[in-house]
Amino acid sequence: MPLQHYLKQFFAADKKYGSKDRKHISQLCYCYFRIGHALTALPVEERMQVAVFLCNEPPAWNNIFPEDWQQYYVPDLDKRITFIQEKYPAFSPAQIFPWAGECSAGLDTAAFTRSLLMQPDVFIRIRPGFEKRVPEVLTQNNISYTQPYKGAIALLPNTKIDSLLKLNREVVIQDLSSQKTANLLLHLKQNQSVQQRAAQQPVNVWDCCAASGGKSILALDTLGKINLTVSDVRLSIIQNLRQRFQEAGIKHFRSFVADLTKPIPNKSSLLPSIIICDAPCSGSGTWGRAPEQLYFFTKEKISHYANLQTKISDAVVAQLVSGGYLLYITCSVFKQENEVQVQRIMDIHGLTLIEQQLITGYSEKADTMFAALLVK
Ligand SMILES: C[S@@+](CC[C@H](N)C(=O)[O-])C[C@H]1O[C@@H](n2cnc3c(N)ncnc32)[C@H](O)[C@@H]1O
Repeated sequence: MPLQHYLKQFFAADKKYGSKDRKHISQLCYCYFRIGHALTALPVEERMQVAVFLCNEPPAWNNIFPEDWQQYYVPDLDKRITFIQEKYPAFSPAQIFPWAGECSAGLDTAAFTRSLLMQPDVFIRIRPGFEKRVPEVLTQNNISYTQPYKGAIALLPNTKIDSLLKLNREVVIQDLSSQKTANLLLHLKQNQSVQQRAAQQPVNVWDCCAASGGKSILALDTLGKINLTVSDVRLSIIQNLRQRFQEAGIKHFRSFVADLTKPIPNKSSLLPSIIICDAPCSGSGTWGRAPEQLYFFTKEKISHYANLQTKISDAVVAQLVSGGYLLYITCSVFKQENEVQVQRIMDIHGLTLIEQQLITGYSEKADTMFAALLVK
């Protein structure tokens, strides 16, 4: 169960905690998990003290530290790390995330590990037509924000915007790295043959692991007129997607439920020219948001996800029309889930790689993702 939901249930079951208690207890738990696999043998309170020291800049938790710690409770994270290393010779930052050898090419594991100690920003994507209105509304309401890229807005965690802007219609909450996968979709927009086909009739796009439709809405906003089909493994997921699409003003799409590790129903009518496969994965690129997953993760799980991804990609690539495109995406930092899958798709199914990228969000307080565009 995600920690966020667990804490909600915990506080609902015992009403004695006021809002400050809830905030502080939540922060302590998140810090505890953020230091991942480091110092796991320490008693809980002591480990939590180390975690709070590393994960927060002063003066947030000044009062809980003994005097000798307070002198070293400084904004510079390197200095705080050195202090903890001196206190606990068994500690090294590499223990926080102990799978550096499993990572995709291009990942700076030291920078990625440091990013796990901090809560990422919240990002929104401005939908077409609202580029002027959204920054105006935020400014008028004194919301602090930055605009790292055209159409992308970074907000501090816990900023409330749902009463100011129409979620899904005017903006979507979408991580910055997720937004950047649109760059590969843009490649398709510029591609002559896709454009020509679109001029005659919209291209068939199948978002085969759609969840609540984040990538589908991105595809519609990026590519314009498309013939969209969405699917996911459970009906409840598709129902949530329908609700979100209604809010987003998206009326024309087809949807079905499919477990892609099993034979696909009604496949003859699909004929996709573009498949978006945002595959189920370890989620390791998003552990800054859900550090409890880092804490409970074991290396064996990488193979579990890689096997699932292999089955899903085998099933969907078989449906892709000749000359069609596969956009393969994960929010994982592990090569087995990323470039190894892409290489396999090329070797087994004969697709050609156009471009693959590790989108390293850790330098921008965002998630890390992997995206590859292949042609059949
Ligand atoms: C990373 S999420 C997709 C996120 C989504 N594209 C978005 O942008 O919000 C992966 C999705 O794959 C779905 N999934 C997991 N196992 C599956 C399977 N065997 N067949 C089809 N979909 C599956 C999950 O339910 C989940 O919604």
